[in-house]
Amino acid sequence: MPNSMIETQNLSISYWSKNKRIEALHDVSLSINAGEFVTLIGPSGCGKSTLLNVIAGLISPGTEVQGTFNTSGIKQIGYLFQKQTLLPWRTVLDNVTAPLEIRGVSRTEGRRKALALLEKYGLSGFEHSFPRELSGGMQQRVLLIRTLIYEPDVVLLDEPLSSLDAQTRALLQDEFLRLWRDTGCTFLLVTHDLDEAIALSQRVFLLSSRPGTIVKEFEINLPKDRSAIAIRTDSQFQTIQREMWSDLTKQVLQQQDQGFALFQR
Ligand SMILES: Nc1ncnc2c1ncn2[C@@H]1O[C@H](COP(=O)(O)OP(=O)(O)OP(=O)(O)O)[C@@H](O)[C@H]1O
Repeated sequence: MPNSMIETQNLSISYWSKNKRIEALHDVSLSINAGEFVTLIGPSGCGKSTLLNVIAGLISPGTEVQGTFNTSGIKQIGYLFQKQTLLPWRTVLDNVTAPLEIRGVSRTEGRRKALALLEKYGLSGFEHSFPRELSGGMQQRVLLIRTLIYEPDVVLLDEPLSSLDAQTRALLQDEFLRLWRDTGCTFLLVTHDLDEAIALSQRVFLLSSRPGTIVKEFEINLPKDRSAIAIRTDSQFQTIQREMWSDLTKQVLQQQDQGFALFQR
C-alpha cells in the first residue's frame, strides 16, 4: 500500500475580505502519496495557491476551514512561491546557504552542501556571482537549489517557471524531472501550462472555477525517465492534452458566464 503523505477530506476554505466571505475552495478531497509528482491546474483564482498554503501550514488568522486535512507524514517542506526572488545583496553561494544559516548549521557544512548542489545542477563557476549577473533561468535554478538544500521530503512549486521564456522553461522542466527522480521527494506543482502539467506529472487534478473543487483527475502513465521536451510528440501525451484543454475550457467559460451574470445584475 502506498503511504499517503497529504490528505484532504471535504476541505473548504473561505477568506473574509471587507466583510464579504470569499469561498476559495469547496469540498476538496484528495490524497497524495510519498514520492509522487502531482499537479494542480484550473482557472485563475480557483484556489490552487490556497491549497498549497494549507498544505504548507500557512493559513492566515480569520480564514475559515471546514473539513479536514492531514499532512502529518511530512517532515520538511520546501516551498517555491510565485514571484520569489533571490536576495540581491548576497552571492549565489550565500543565497543557497541562507536556509541552513537560519537552522544553525555551521558555515563550513553549509558551504560544502551548497557547493556540491551547485556543481550537480550546472552552476559551478557562478558561486560568487550576484543574482543580477545571472539569467532568469539560472536564478530560478538557484532558487530551486536553495529550496532543496535542507532536504525537504515535499516540494511545493507555485508557477515557478511562469516568468521564463519557452526555451528556458523547457530546459528547467527537464531539471524538475531529474530532481524528482534523484531526490525521491514528493512534488506538488501549480501551473497554468497544460503541457508542463502533462510532461512532468504522474497525476493532474483539474479544479473548477472558484470556489475550486476537483472536477477531474488525470492519470499520466508516461515513463518516469522521460524527457519533458521529447514526450510532447508521444501520442498518449497528445490525447491527454486534447482532453485536458477541452475540460479546462469548459471551466474557464463557466467562470466567464458567472462573471457576466454578475455584471448584468
Ligand atoms: N488572503 C486572502 N484574503 C482574501 N481573499 C483571498 C486571499 N487569498 C486568496 N484570496 C482569494 O481567494 C481566491 C483564490 O485565490 P488563489 O490565489 O488561491 O487562487 P489561484 O487559483 O492560485 O489563482 P491564480 O491562478 O490566479 O494564481 C481568489 O478569489 C483570491 O482573490
